[in-house]
Amino acid sequence: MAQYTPMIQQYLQVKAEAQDAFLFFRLGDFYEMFFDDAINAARELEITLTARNGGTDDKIPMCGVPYHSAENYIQRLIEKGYKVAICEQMEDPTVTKGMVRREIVRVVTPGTVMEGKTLGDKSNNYMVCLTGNQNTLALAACDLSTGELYVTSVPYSKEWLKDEIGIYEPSELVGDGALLELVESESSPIGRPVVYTAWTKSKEDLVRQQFGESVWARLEPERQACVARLFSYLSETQKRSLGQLTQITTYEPDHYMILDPFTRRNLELVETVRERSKKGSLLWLLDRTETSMGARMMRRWVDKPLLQKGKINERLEAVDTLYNQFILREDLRAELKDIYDLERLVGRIAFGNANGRDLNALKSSLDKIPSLRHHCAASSSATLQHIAEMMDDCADLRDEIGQAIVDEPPVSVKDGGLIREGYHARLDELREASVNGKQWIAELEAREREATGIRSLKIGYNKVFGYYIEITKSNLASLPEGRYERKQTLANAERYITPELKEKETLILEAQDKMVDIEYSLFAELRDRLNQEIARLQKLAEQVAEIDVYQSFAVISAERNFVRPVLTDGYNLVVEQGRHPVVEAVMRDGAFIANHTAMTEEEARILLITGPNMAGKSTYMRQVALISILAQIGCFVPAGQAEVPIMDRIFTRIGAADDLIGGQSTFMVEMADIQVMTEKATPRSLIIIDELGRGTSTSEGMAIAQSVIEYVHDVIGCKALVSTHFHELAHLEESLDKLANYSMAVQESGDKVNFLRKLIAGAASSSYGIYCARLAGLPDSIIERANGLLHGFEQAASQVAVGSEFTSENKPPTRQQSEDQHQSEPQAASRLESSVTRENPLILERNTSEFVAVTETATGVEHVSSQGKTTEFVNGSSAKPSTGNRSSQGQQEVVQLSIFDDEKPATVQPTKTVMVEDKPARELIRHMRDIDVMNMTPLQAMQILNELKLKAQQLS
Ligand SMILES: Nc1ncnc2c1ncn2[C@@H]1O[C@H](COP(=O)(O)OP(=O)(O)OP(=O)(O)O)[C@@H](O)[C@H]1O
Repeated sequence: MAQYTPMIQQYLQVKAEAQDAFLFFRLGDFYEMFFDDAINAARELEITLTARNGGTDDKIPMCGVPYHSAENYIQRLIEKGYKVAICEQMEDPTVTKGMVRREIVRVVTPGTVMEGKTLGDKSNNYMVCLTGNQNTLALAACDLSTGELYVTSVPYSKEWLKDEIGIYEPSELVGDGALLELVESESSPIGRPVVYTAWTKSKEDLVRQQFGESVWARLEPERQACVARLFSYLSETQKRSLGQLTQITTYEPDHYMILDPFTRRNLELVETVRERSKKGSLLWLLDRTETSMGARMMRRWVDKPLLQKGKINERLEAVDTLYNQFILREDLRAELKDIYDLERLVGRIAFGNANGRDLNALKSSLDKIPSLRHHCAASSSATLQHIAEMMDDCADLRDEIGQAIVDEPPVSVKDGGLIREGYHARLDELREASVNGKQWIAELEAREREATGIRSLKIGYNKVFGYYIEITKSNLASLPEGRYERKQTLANAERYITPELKEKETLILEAQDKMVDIEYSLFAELRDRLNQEIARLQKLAEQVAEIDVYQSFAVISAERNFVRPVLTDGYNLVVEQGRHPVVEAVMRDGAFIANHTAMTEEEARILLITGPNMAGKSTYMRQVALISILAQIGCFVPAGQAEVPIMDRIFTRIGAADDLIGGQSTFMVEMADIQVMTEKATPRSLIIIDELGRGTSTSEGMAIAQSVIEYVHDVIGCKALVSTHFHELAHLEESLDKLANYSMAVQESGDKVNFLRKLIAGAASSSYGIYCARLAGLPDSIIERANGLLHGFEQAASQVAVGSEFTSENKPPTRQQSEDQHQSEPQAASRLESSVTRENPLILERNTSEFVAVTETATGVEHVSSQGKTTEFVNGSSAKPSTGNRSSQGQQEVVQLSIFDDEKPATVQPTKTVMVEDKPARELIRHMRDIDVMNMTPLQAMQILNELKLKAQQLS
């Protein structure tokens, strides 16, 4: 090192303290970078790389940025996932002999930025600290910009770690190297860069000092260790007090619904799967908050749905009141609209970079609090009243700011002009002196013009010469010799001074200097004083945020016709007219088809949904999950009526292309997720599996799908929605008594398929894959060939079936069939009988070429014709069964076949409607007329209708 110049030596010493950061080394008006830092920064920031002599033979690479625009460069490096250490001159170079002392004053890291656009207005910027061992894990998450600090711990679980990190989406992780490696290896390469720093040092004392001994003592040892580790990192990088961290919020993970990162992504809770944008997510739909802290709180709520019914109901109660009281809602919104980001303002106060404008923003926000509180207190909501009672409106702080700071202060706090008149006696005196001085100068100007007769004589000021009298060259002749002392000659004017003028100047400038000093110290005093009250302001910010979230829930609920869900202690989930909130919102009004859901202990808690691609299966399954989540975050739900149990966890396994980006095979990922699911799901969980087993060969896929479904049914016993392309799995309904087949109705007309988006009971019998391929625009030759192949496969399958050891349809045996083949038929029949009611009708068949989808409601039969029409038949339970009831609709003949069986112990109302357009189909009607429906069991009816289907195929 000896060979380097003293400056480079100093640089290298400082750089040794910040190996993992770009070192911005202050030299005069620039921050310079040297060596590799310079090369890398020049590349990342696209600035010119130069070189300088550093005492050695080789020149040293160097680049630099002006100090006044450094902020922007620092921000760019942070956004790219780097750290920046800022090294300042600690002494005044004009009065220092030799090298000025330089020190790192702060290391800016992605998790500790305090300003700039890296901090999204409405989102948090967390840094997370992980500590632990094979038995326990602890996690502390901190947002320095808002002053939030959370800590929790759990028995060691890799899955939990992934889930929890997924919620905070930290920009920076510190802590145990091994844990960080684990997180890094599992994290998706997409998204913003994350900085990992293995950190072993710990600062227990600091935490105890900051939060007090009693808070410290209440923390479990593993949480203490985690917070102490985080604080050590923060204090070493920030090198200042962290006054904005006023409380440690501890939480138990099992107090919230668990949503793994995959599920959160699939359900598009906070961002969409494809664009990873907030727009199009559930949060985007719900977020009608007026304040940034409200928006952040809403995100936290969406991330962590509650499990305690009481707490959820408290939230729902507030939303209910605001839902029903438009004026109150609007009043609150009007107040909230003018409240600034209190959390970030407070963060800036603590950090020491708040200016006069920030304090005024704080004051004008505080101005809104009394009436916000009043509206809440006067509302009929107990939850809002409670918030009002607990609210400290911080009027004293508001008044202090109001008395001190002028209405429109400048950005800088060091140039004066920000303290109000009457706030400080000495400042007022100085101001008066300065004003008087200036007035004296104005009078002098008038007097001298008069005395000299030079009308253009003026008194000016500049920083170098101070005040001067200026006379243009053309008037010099009129100036009496020796009247003033010459100071400066310009091209067309002379500048003069007088002893009197200089005397006044000294007075004025002294007063101004003093004023600026006094103003700054008064400002700093006020900022420090506010700093002492940060905890109060943070509490208030939280209350404001909460009110904001309630009004936002109420606004969206009212606008989109949501209803208040009823939370039950039981397990049944019953939703009438449920909708997918986001899909519905982006469609034109009324285009979304609502669907019922009944997942009950008495009937079926597993719905096996078949139906072609594009039919709406995924949308339906997601909608059920979203309704549960909405209910548990305390929002109304998109339904006509909803009774929901508390879910402890939602698993989704939805075949997604983006796993491929992660480098893992979809099938392996699916199996790994299913493994986690089998381990963690409880009867209180909801499992959603889309296209189970599709990543492997058909027979293996089907085998795995069946055994997984059986496991969920028999061992886990939770609610599940499973969609599959394997229609063959429909037979499971016969062996699993809590499983029911459903399908998404489609309507075929000619060679077209119309998606009705209606969930109907019973399995679909075709997946229309080739049809979808055609919709997607595949060449005709491929489509024709596929049709030909399909035909061949089907024929081959039916031949193999003859004489096979399986059933006549060559499907794998059900579990019960394997155990006891004889039992399956009667069981299936009784299951069918008990599950079909008037409210929950059975659609027997849906697959002839002119087929029409039918659902039955309490008031009659809804059927959808090939023309897309819906007709209602009032169809009371005593109505006579009708067979081949013909009517005429234009050129079409409509034949409706209804099979009723009111006399039987279980009411069964299968219904079949057939649209008849051509001659062969008329043959079918003739056939149908021969059926004696009066004496049929449901199973017989099903068989008959299957025969009808065959007949129809033969005829067409
Ligand atoms: N209930 C509904 N009402 C109106 N439109 C719907 C409804 N459900 C789904 N859709 C529309 O249908 C499209 C396809 O839905 P979805 O992706 O759920 O089908 P899918 O059966 O899961 O298909 P795939 O098997 O190909 O994933 C959606 O993009 C949506 O626009």
